[in-house]
Amino acid sequence: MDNPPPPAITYTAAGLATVVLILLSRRLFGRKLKLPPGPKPWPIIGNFNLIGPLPHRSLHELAKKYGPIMQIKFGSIPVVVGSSSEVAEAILKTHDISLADRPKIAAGKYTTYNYSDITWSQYGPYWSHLRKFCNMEIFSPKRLDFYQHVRVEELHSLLKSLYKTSGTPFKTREKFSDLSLSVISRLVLGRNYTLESEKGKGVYTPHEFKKILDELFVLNGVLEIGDWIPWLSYFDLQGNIKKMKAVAKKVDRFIEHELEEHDARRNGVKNYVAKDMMDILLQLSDDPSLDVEFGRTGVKALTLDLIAGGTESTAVTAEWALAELLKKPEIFEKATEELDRVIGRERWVEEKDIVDLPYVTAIMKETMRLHNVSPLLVPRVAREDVQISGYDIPKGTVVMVNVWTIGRDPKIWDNPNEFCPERFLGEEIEVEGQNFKLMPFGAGKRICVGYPLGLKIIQSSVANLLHGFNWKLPKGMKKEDLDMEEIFALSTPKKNPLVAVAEPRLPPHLYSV
Ligand code: HEM
Repeated sequence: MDNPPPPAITYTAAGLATVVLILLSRRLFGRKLKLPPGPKPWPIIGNFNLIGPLPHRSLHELAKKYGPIMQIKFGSIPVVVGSSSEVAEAILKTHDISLADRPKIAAGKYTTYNYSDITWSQYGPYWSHLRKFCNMEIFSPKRLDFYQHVRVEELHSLLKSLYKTSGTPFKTREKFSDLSLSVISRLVLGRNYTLESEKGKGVYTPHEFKKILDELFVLNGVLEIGDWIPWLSYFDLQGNIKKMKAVAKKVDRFIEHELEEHDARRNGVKNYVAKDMMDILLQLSDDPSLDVEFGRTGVKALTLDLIAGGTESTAVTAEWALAELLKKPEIFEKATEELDRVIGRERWVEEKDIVDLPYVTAIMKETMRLHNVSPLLVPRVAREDVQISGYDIPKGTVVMVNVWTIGRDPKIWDNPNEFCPERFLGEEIEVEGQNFKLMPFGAGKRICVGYPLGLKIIQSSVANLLHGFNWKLPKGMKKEDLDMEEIFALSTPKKNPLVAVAEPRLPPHLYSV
């Protein structure tokens, strides 16, 4: 057998490459790079040994040692993590455009049509066109007003179905995600995908469809080794790529079926008037005057973004809010006192009432402070060299903001680990990305595109859940037994789903609306 070539050759080549890189970067910056502090990386794995199943918590611990801007390595890729509101502002505002790309991770490739959606596409004309379209056609104030009746109808149908559970324990998130999925599927596809009566019209039952979405969310949040140690991606050691391809196939079957139905409806009809967002997207993809090619793949990817982005985040936030309140029943009392005083017991809360409910609004903010659905936001990539707090961040570096740490920063929040809505009363801290202490939707160019809708659903649903029901834990369970552990996925839900009991507190005729 031939002897393998002496490793020295490889080392020499690698050494040479490193020297060239260092020289090049010195030339670019005209001096030696000053990288943010951080733990010494191991060969191949970098600092993966320091990252547990809840990466935001591991990075939180590391930030205590290395400070509000640190650099670690995920495999061979440098990752800069900002963990203070000042560094977050530098990343998401001062250097927003320079840091607006996304990493090309496997989930984006396999589950979102090769990075054709908004979330994983690179900053540039295609992405900006999709966002502009969403802002003008889907989430504009006019469009949101136009579709208010859909949100109201679906919320009332949730309240009605909770009334039927009266006194029986149920898994809250399942019910809440029905609300967001029904609103989103009616807006995007023109049909309520959660109704059993719709069975047979789509390719999956509502139950199957929700299972597919759950899988998609988990796979979009996993720490896939091949993303960070690229030569390992071929081996698919965790089996994630196989699962991503399988779920993508199922999703495509679903969207393709919807597209065919929409095509059939439009075909041959002169001056067809769009009935839902998929219709609007199809019209856009036919438009020859667009300078960006959108195509059928773009329609599919954006449809998926809207369904996936809109479903879990609102349901997860509502579940966390209830879990926190079940631990602190005195907050329920204050909230219902406000609701009875402002709304009374003879009607439901309407979207326009939210401005008059400061305490309920404070509950929302406090929930989002402690339970951000994306504790590290969505990672960004430097499109050019930048400097933050005197440290160099070379082009190609992955950049993350740990909003989980910022939400618990004792320099910003008194008793940061305590759930205390009162801290927001009389304070002008909004959640729409202007304040770098509280960023449940992110901030800057990449801020959540669906936040105007997400905020409306979450505010009116939580307000009405508190207005319409007394919430209790199942018989025999004490508030001390309620765990607050999370899992890391695309959203960050409770590890053990919250099971609760809802007892109606308004006159019975209201639940039959
Ligand atoms: C409570 C509700 C919601 C929360 C808390 C939430 C949170 C977030 C966060 C934290 C990001 C990452 C922002 C960043 O990287 O800086 C994001 C991005 C995104 N969200 Fe949401 N979201 C919600 C609702 C929605 C809804 C209703 C939709 C669509 C129907 C949506 C679609 C998206 C999309 C497409 C992106 C990617 C934006 C981009 O990369 O340009 N989200 N969301």
